[in-house]
Amino acid sequence: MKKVTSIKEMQKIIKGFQREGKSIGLIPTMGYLHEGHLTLAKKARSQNDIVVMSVFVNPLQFGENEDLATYPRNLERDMQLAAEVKVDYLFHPAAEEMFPQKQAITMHVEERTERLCGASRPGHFDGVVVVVSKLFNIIQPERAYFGKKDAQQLAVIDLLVKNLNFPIELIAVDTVRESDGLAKSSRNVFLTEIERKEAAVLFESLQAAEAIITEGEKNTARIIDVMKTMLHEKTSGEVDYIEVLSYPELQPSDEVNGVIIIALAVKFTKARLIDNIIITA
Ligand SMILES: Nc1ncnc2c1ncn2[C@@H]1O[C@H](COP(=O)(O)OP(=O)(O)OP(=O)(O)O)[C@@H](O)[C@H]1O
Ligand SMILES: CC(C)(CO)[C@@H](O)C(=O)[O-]
Ligand code: BAL
Repeated sequence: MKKVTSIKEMQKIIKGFQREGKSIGLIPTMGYLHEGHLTLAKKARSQNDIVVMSVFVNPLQFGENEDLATYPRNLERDMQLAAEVKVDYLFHPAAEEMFPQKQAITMHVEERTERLCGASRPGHFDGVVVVVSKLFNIIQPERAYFGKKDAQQLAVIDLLVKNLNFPIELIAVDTVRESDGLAKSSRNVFLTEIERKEAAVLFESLQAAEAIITEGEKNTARIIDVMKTMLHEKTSGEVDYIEVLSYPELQPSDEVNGVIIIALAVKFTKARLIDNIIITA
């Protein structure tokens, strides 16, 4: 596996593969790799001639009081793990390489961002679509791989691809979980021992919501109440949001019907965790 830090060099390499008619798969990440990222990479490996993984902690998608400075990083370990799943290129530009001057062009996503992380992290998805557009332009992949753990991100990038006509197939990959159900996330490393044990209730509350919907509950407020009670009883974390919305449109409704997302965000001492399930009600 080769590490590339220069955009120009990456573009030259990509051009060469395009001339040879090779298909390219891209896995955009912020690094500190875990089994979730590696599952995306394995899927990409099985579907493409060339696999590129980007590791870039994008400053544009962090709010002023968020964890940009402390976001976990370990490039040596990332390179080892990416090589093990046969990634061909690890694209790791410095922030100054991606954004050499103040970004003169901004993007704003009008739909699918009013709720969930779009509401609690204002400007987050505007920053995500800028960096993802840059990565799509540099790597020009045939396929790009994203995790369903970040389901709102997936819905927004789906809009990006359709609205800006990127000739890219989005591949959505199921959330990879720890044995107690906690979604794997780079930020899990910030949980205290007690918080880590409590954090299993995030997925348990999603499963409880699914169970009562399967038994016939349709009322959105009652579903949210059940989850809220469980989370209050079983964790010291502060609930940021619990929402039940249509997917991928992310619209609220008093009664659940059709394809829905049940999503939550919980703030622990040093980590804000998100999780969701997408089901048909
Ligand atoms: N548990 C997981 N299962 C499947 N995909 C995942 C999982 N965790 C992250 N991904 C996906 O990996 C890609 C890169 O995500 P990112 O580097 O932000 O990792 P992360 O673990 O989500 O970190 P964070 O702590 O920021 O939530 C995204 O498409 C994301 O949805
Ligand atoms: C897609 C992404 C790499 C853009 O910075 C990031 O939001 C992430 O890791 O999910
Ligand atoms: N995977 C989400 C990236 C972020 O939290 O900024």
